[in-house]
Amino acid sequence: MHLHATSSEEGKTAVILVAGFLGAGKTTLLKRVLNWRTDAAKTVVLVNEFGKVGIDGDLLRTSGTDIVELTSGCICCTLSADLKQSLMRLWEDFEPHRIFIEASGVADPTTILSLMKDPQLAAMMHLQKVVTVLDADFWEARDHFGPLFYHQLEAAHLILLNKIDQVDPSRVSLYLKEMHAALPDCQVVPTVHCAVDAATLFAPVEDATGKPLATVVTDGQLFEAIQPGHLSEHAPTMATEHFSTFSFVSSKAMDQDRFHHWLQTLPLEVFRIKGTVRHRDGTDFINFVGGKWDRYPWSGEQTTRLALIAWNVDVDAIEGGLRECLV
Ligand SMILES: Nc1nc2c(ncn2[C@@H]2O[C@H](COP(=O)(O)OP(=O)(O)OP(=O)(O)O)[C@@H](O)[C@H]2O)c(=O)[nH]1
Repeated sequence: MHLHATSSEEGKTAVILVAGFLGAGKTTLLKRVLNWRTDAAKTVVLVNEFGKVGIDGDLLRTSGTDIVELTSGCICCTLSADLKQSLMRLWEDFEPHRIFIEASGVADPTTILSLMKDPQLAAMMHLQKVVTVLDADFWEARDHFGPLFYHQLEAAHLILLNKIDQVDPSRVSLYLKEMHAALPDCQVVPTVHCAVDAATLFAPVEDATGKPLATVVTDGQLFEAIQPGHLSEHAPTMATEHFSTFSFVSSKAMDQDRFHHWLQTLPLEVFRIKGTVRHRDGTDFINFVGGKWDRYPWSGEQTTRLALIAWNVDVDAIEGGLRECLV
């Protein structure tokens, strides 16, 4: 399939798929883009969260852009029919010029790209670009990541090598060289907080021959320790066997010190936590990715509402630990 614009694509809604592993910075990118006033008009964002508690929608909604959320599953598998219906519905409701799809961090873009070839969808919209956000810290560990991780990179036309502020500068140029060698058709832009410019983000895919949407499937081993191939076998396997996504909701306040201690002593398998934490003096939004976290004051609903993603953990114990932080 060729991606450079053809006359048959003129007048159709342009779709940009934003992919990337858990916590890489997809929402950060979208928040940035939706602040570009010129682009906000006639733009709709479709956000997919693997867990039941939709968090990203709340973060993006402040931009004034129309946001559609798909939660409790992954659009690359259990929710792929929903994705098609949602895309068709939002095309009819909003007549957007552009749709951003924020895939869940565990979504395989190759299946979403196949869906985009559906004749009904293809009559309304065309895939303009796949943008994958990559946490620079993860490049070096790439061989421990599985097919999903590679698919997210290989499907990309543009990769934002993000969070370079957390990596030794001397490593960044090495990573860029390695990435250019491994992914020669792909544009790679190093970023902090996904600070890419509009010209780069929206630049046409220039390869005159067109880049295949999905290329070679490599044999990376991310998650093999967790369950071989499970991510390509879709969410039910993950959810029911080793991969857990769960939420914690409470209107009671948390003790800040206890919660801080709880975060610091979490097992490594608790990879991603995001949402709001109510404490005695207010509420914070917390973003935890692979042992690192940040927080900022939250002026929205004053409650604790967390989405968590973990592997091989005793969910009851994790939830019990959170309950002990309540006052
Ligand atoms: N230090 C640093 N933090 C960043 C950067 N980009 C994003 N973050 C932080 O990384 C965390 C996760 O960012 P998100 O944008 O929520 O990541 P995501 O890919 O949308 O996450 P999921 O949808 O849960 O997979 C947030 O705390 C961001 O502020 C960066 O360049 N440097």
